[in-house]
Amino acid sequence: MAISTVSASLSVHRFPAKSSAAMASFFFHISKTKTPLTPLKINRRSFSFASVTNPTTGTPYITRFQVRSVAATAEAVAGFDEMSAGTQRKYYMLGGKGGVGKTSCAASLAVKFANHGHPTIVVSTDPAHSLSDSFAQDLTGGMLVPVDGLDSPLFALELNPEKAREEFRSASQKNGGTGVKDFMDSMGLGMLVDQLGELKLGELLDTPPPGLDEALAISKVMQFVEAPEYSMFTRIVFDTAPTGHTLRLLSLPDFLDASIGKILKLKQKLASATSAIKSVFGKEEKQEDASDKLEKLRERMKKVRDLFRDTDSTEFVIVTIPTVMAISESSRLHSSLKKESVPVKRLIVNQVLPPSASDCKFCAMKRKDQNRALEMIGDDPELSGLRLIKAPLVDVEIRGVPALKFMGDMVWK
Ligand SMILES: Nc1ncnc2c1ncn2[C@@H]1O[C@H](COP(=O)(O)OP(=O)(O)OP(=O)(O)O)[C@@H](O)[C@H]1O
Repeated sequence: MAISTVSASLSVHRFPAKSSAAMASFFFHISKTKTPLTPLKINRRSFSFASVTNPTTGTPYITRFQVRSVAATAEAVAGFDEMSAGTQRKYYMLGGKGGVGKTSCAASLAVKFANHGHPTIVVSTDPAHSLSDSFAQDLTGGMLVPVDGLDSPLFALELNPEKAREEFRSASQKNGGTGVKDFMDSMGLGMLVDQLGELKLGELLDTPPPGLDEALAISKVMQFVEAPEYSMFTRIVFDTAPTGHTLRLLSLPDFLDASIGKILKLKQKLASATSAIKSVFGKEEKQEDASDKLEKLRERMKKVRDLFRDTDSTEFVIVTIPTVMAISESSRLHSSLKKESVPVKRLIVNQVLPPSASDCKFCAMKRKDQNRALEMIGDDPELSGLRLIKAPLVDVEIRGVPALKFMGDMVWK
């Protein structure tokens, strides 16, 4: 897709106050500008936001996106209206145990944002991707794909974590991995080799720590959404990897930051050691390029860490199911997220049995179990303070935009 002549402008329309809440509507216009923007490749199809048609169905997108903003009291802050209010960009990360419904919740939230006028991107950084299945559309190309069947722009992306890891490997190996080690060995700089040992870099490269893939994937997303061409996207929803990965991801940026910092320091020492060394660095330009790459990687990691902790723009939503095991894990997850200063406000308990007048024996047992797990939430110091969202177990597979819209209307109120 090429976005070559488009920019976004914003105008605000105030509505009379309704009861206690002041209502405002923001109309988001996509208008032509004389300033050309870099063409973007989005799923190899040509797309202009000025013409605003869905490239797959040929149906026009609405060109005025309405975003409802509610000036709410503190207790009302946690509903969907609050999530949808304003045109400042917000990031939502949905995480929890494997198979609890993270992808369905993330995809349904993205659909709801888009239907409320937010140009939205939904990204999967879960190595076990199911976003394509959820949207019933192939999203595996590593590029943004317009989601079919919506009147507002919603783009989806499944990132290939393997690819991101390979990029890291090649950048690191050039900069501080075997390349530097061999070089230092050959120069007899034993004391620096000792220092290298401390970095455990070989270990890092051979068996990348869990969370690295996802941190790299998220940093990749950050890289492109920060480009001016993407400034129109006001909501970015992440379908994250299961709990363990997320937690490791949070401590990873600090670890990488320290390791990469040490590598770069070592390189500086080496570069200035002797003129002989400098002459060996004959390919100085190439070395510097590689150092730049590693330095950029470090900056990207810092951005991921900062993004996760930014209370103004980011919220981590915990998704769970009503079983004792899942609730216990969610409690531990929230405790860890708190320690890492990651903002959490909501807990989705998915797949709750809907009310029924005539339970079979199996359903009655199941309901009893679920009620016990749900009661745990109220007594849990980690979870009781969160806004509890119960999402019913439905009898159809949640697949495709109409099903996701249906789910979104049940979950995100
Ligand atoms: N409320 C629900 N009612 C019925 N089925 C549901 C519900 N929520 C999710 N599902 C189904 O459960 C399955 C797993 O959901 P989903 O892929 O969203 O979970 P996940 O947590 O992202 O899994 P993974 O960790 O494997 O990526 C899917 O088949 C989905 O359609």
